[in-house]
Amino acid sequence: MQTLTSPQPSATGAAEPFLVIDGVSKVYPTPNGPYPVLDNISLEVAEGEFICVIGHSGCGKSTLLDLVSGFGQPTSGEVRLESVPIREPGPDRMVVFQNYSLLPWMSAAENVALAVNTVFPHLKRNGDASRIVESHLAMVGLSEAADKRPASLSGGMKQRVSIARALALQPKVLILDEPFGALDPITKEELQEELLRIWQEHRVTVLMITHSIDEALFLADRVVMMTNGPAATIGEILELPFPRPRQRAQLMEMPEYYDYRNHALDFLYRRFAHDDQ
Ligand SMILES: Nc1ncnc2c1ncn2[C@@H]1O[C@H](COP(=O)(O)OP(=O)(O)OP(=O)(O)O)[C@@H](O)[C@H]1O
Repeated sequence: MQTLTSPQPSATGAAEPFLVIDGVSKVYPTPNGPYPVLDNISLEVAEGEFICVIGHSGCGKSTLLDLVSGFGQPTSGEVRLESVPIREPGPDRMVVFQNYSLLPWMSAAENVALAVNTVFPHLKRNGDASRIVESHLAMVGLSEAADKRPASLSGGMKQRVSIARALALQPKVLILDEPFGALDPITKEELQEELLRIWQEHRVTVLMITHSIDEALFLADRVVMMTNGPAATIGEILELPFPRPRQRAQLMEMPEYYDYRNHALDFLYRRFAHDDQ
């Protein structure tokens, strides 16, 4: 895939891709001894790419993306963004969780403003922060609901606020941990379409966990399919050839769509079926 900026030279002088997950393993200490979750995972992601990560519950998807967000550190290996090793969380890698994580006593606009003012304190003085908040709420279609608190917003609206808040910080990487998992099917499809539109406009690099093969096939450039844990790794990567911009109805009419869908189903439910399936 074409990168949007020139790759930075790595320590060895070779061109380094935008985001590099370089041989990472993760072992959690537990009362029963060390628990190896991830085993020697490597992945290179181009700037502006949309990656979906799929795998059975508990295989280590969140653990893997925690290593990119910086919430977790690998036991061995390294994750690098633009050649810089990730050692801690930062506003260049924003995470949107399934549970929205909004402060309930603040309005939608205040939730976004808090993040903007914390990360860009200098913007508050000249009024630019308010403009950023307004434009990002407008981007997700929530201008009218800016003054509402989370309790008066639907699940889909709350997730829109979370996405607006994340993108208002102009991250290089947007990390989505099953963002639409709690939404009804119609709202889910609406938000998938909005996410694609926003991604296409912002060209932010997206790493998204999903349990839905159809969601992954609709959104992603590549689908990373993980094996079961313990010591999970990347079993296979599907490179999707579907043209963009994508229309769901058109996609559903493509015979290749079902080839990829069946391939992913076979991976998850036959080759790497859970013991209880
Ligand atoms: N801090 C921790 N200490 C010990 N074990 C952990 C810790 N965090 C996660 N685990 C274990 O690591 C494994 C992977 O967890 P993780 O949340 O990364 O999986 P997942 O694929 O994202 O799961 P799901 O799809 O259910 O969200 C699980 O067995 C989990 O119980």
